[in-house]
Amino acid sequence: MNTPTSTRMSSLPPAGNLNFSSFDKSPVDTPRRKARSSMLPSPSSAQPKGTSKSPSTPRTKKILQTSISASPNKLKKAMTPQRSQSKLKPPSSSLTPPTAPKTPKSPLSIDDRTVKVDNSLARTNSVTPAPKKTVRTPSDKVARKSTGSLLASNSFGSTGSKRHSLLSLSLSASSSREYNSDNEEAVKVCVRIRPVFDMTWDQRAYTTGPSDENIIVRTGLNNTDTNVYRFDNVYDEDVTTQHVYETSVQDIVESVTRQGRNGTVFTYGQTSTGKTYTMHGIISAAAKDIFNFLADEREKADGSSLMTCVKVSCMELYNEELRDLLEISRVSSSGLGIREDRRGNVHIPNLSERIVGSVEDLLAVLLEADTNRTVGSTAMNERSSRSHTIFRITYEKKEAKETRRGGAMKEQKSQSFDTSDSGDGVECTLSGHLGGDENEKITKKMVTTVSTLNLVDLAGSESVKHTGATGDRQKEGGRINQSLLTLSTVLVKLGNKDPGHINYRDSKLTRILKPSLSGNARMAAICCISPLVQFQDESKSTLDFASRTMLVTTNASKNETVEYDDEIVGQFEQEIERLKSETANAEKGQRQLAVSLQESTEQIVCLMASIEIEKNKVATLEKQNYDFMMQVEELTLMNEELKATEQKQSSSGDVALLKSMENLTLHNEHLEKRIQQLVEEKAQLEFRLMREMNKSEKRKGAALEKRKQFKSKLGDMKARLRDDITGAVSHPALQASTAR
Ligand SMILES: Nc1ncnc2c1ncn2[C@@H]1O[C@H](COP(=O)(O)OP(=O)(O)OP(=O)(O)O)[C@@H](O)[C@H]1O
Repeated sequence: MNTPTSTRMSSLPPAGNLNFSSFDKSPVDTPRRKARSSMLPSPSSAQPKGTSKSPSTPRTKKILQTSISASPNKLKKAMTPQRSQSKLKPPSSSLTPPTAPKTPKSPLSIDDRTVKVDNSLARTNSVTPAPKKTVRTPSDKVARKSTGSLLASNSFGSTGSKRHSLLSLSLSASSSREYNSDNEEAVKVCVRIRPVFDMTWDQRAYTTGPSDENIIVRTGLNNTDTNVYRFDNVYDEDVTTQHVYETSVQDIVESVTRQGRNGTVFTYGQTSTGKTYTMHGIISAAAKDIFNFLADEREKADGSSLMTCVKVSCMELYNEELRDLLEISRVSSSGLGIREDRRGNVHIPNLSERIVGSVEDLLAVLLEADTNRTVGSTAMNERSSRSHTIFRITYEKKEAKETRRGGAMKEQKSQSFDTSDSGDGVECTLSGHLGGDENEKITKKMVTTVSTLNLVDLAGSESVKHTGATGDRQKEGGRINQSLLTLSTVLVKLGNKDPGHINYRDSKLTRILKPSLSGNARMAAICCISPLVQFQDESKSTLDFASRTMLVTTNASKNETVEYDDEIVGQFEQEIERLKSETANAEKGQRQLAVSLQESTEQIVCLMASIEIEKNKVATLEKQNYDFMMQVEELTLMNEELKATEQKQSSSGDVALLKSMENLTLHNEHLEKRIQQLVEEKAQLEFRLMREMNKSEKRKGAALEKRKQFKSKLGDMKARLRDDITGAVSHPALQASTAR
């Protein structure tokens, strides 16, 4: 067995000194809230009683741009309220609403804060409050199922309109899954932004609005770009847990108690973003609702035919080891086992269950479990949960019913039923008279409903960069991240149209949550983020997880079993029930057809109206065209008139001037002609010159040739002459004469 290295509630004050004030309906008095309080209506005046909207969900945002250098200790200070270290406060003695928690200490004095706030208010952006959320129609559902995709735009203004978002969403809705049955619905996903208590940490990357479903993420250089994510609900820093409960969880709790369907709510997010804080508030609010409902049911049943029982269990998954937080001493070396039956139900053998009879009982069990939970200190959170915790509330109801036949059917309270497995908190009383005539057939049956509400506080995803974790704590962080990754992978698959095989066995977390994830539970995911810029990456990862979860649908059925006194009658009853439900389905189909007929009629009417509008537009255009043509005609006439006037004017102009101009033009033409002639003459002359030059060149060449020939002849003659002289000189006769 892994020995937890973490401390167990070491920082908690003794249980007796604790109270549940942290689950207060009143908003937490954060410095930001204080800063705004001067310009906001007081919670009581702002919110009419009975509405579900938070009394204080101001849409006014303050954006300060401060340069911050992060250090783990500073981060911890920023994220931790300066008050009691306890996450969990014990139940108050009565059921009166808890009181507001104390304002966390701020390092600034009130005056300092006021000055800071005044500065920031100068830059406050006011955003128009969102229209109140309306009931979601099936088409809305389909559209919203596509919102896993990110909407990007460049400015706050352009993303500000809900209409714009809806349009973009419906355009990308093609990947969404259709709802196949009545109970099929998407997992409800909301995002809660935790408050920051240190005013020096005020560089925020997120704003909400303008509608309750939008969260605007600023990114890019100087945070100029904005991405809009859209969820079922987005809760700003000053929204109370009670409001989160009422708007995102309450209806799931109601279907656990009223309809016998299972419910699962989980908190997800980076470490220290308020998951445990939120989950404790939700458990407290759910407990109140469950016991209020019980009280009403008992009153209605008049103490006669109803047996109810509320049981709780709590387990934690630490380092892939499952532990019973209500029987911590009984844990075996390998932790609790997980068994799955043939119908896919998951059982945890030996997990202890406590029957609780009141809100106080339930909260005392929660406190006990929280005391036993594995926590450890990190740079981000002094009491960081190192495990995933599943707090399970099981609601059991046995109701004896009678069906009378002999005319109209009606149900009455029973005379008796088995009380053998009743325990604390179970009520069982005999009803009075069973009236009716002798022909009446009475069928007695026992309807048992067992539904569970799983409240899952997941351990926080963490980055070592921020937590500064080392050694065992770092290993714990690694395992936490690993199991969260498996959960995310399963959710991605579940969100696919054709999910194929899903391996829930990859982690114990997904094995335990399998019945809920695979469909038999209404589900809500509360994803917690920090608004601070330095946790932008972690928050983005949480928002991406939330977007993926939006695509998952579940189909929670009623967990009801019916036992009849008489087996044969029971079989008939079941057959009647089956036929009734078939008839109801057929009727429903008819109703849906009628609705779609009505819708298409309305669409035709709309189309005809738009055709009429288009016709009017065409008529207007035709009229404009006619007017235009008339104007053109008028202008043409005016133009012709103008030309005629000009002609008249030119005919009565200066004749002499025209004459001289004419002369000048003639003279000019004459000159041009002369220039032309001269150019031509020049060209002829040049040509002749060239010809003459060629001729003289030729003559020169011939003369030179002749001269050469003469020279050569002369040379020959000279040579011959010399030979002749030489011959004559050497002639014997001359020689003889000379000698003489
Ligand atoms: N909305 C809130 N209002 C007031 N205080 C809050 C709020 N959210 C969180 N806190 C405080 O911030 C601290 C951290 O919150 P919490 O322990 O719930 O975070 P966590 O997400 O469960 O963290 P981890 O994953 O580490 O367990 C607690 O002291 C808690 O009281």
